[in-house]
Amino acid sequence: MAAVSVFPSSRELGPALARIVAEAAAEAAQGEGGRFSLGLSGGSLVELLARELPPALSAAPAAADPARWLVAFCDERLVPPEHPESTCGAYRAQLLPRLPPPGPQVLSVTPGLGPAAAARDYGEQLRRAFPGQQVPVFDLLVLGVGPDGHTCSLFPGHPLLQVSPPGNPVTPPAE
Ligand SMILES: O=C(O)[C@H](O)[C@@H](O)[C@H](O)[C@H](O)COP(=O)(O)O
Repeated sequence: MAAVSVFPSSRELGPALARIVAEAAAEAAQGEGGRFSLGLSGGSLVELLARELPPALSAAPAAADPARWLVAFCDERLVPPEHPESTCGAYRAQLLPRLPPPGPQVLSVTPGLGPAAAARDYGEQLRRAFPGQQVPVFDLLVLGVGPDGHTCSLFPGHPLLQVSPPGNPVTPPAE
């Protein structure tokens, strides 16, 4: 059953969320391969994790070591990493330097490609990172939600929601 926790503000949410990430990392490290795959949203989450995750990791078991992490971004834009809208760039500037070296493996959009080539390239990176999985299954996704319910840059009612990868047509639910 899903558990829902509500916090009065990001001040209370931050440490609890960072603990959840550290615990999930330690647990995943016990599994096959010992890797922890983590998908992150941008927005206000970047600053929150940059503040709260390093201390939570200091208090966590050694298994939570970020050197065993694979980090990817759930709402990336097709912009260079130095662009203010780049989720990867924001994490590279704010969180990654605060993690113990060498830090996680990071999956990111290859700068300089057009949309179709960037999508193909990123799909290839995912296939290499998750061999044998048709749809990559991350150990943990930490997603922000906008006021209109959008997440992962998927906006309610937007035509892009009807687009699916080749071989996976969008079909209405059975019921
Ligand atoms: O492209 C997106 O879908 C957004 O970046 C999304 O991932 C973000 O998490 C929410 O918009 C909440 O943003 P805030 O945390 O800044 O409120």
